[in-house]
Amino acid sequence: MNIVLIGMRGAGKSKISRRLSVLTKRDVLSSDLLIQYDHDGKSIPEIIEECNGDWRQFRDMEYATLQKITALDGNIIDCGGGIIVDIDEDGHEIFSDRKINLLRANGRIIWLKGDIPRLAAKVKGDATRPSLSQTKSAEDVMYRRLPFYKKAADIVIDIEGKSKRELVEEVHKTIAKYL
Ligand SMILES: Nc1ncnc2c1ncn2[C@@H]1O[C@H](COP(=O)(O)OP(=O)(O)OP(=O)(O)O)[C@@H](O)[C@H]1O
Ligand SMILES: O=C(O)C1=C[C@@H](O)[C@@H](O)[C@H](O)C1
Ligand SMILES: [Mg+2]
Repeated sequence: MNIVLIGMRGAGKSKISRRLSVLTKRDVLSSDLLIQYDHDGKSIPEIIEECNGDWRQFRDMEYATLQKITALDGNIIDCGGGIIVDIDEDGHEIFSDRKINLLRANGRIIWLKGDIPRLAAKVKGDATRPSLSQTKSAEDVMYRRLPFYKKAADIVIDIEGKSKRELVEEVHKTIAKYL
């Protein structure tokens, strides 16, 4: 069984995964990092630039990466913020059945749920997180994604008002029965 962390940008998936790894003695597989590994260490913004800003290509890379990640068992999977989406013919984000089905097959999906205005403000202007839309604000993108996280999640953990230590303890307690 894998433990899968999903959530909006800046929710703390990568940070919490690393701390959980120490507590559970499990390894972390990060979809973002493995995509960078497959692209000779380029940053995510550089990879997006190479795709001429076409997020569909990035979503396909996530799918291909998850196929490899989910072939393994017993790990913590740190997902990119957009793992729950694919892009339709009109360029709109839609729920990604293919990626979530892969994650569900041998994993428990935990959604680190945060306050959208707070997270949008936090990630605004962070150059390591490329803009998702020319027309929509980060906040609008997050609101549109909200039902997708809800649909994907087996377990929801509210991150607001909790220190990193408290949050890690809560997630650790929650996943204990799957370890
Ligand atoms: N509970 C928390 N309280 C305070 N700061 C936090 C908490 N969780 C994470 N952070 C901080 O928020 C920042 C973003 O966290 P992190 O990079 O882990 O987000 P992420 O969910 O992996 O985002 P992305 O989807 O962009 O990969 C980090 O600087 C981290 O230290
Ligand atoms: O929210 C998103 O769509 C993204 C989040 C990051 O983790 C990266 O996967 C990338 O910047 C896309
Ligand atoms: Mg991350």
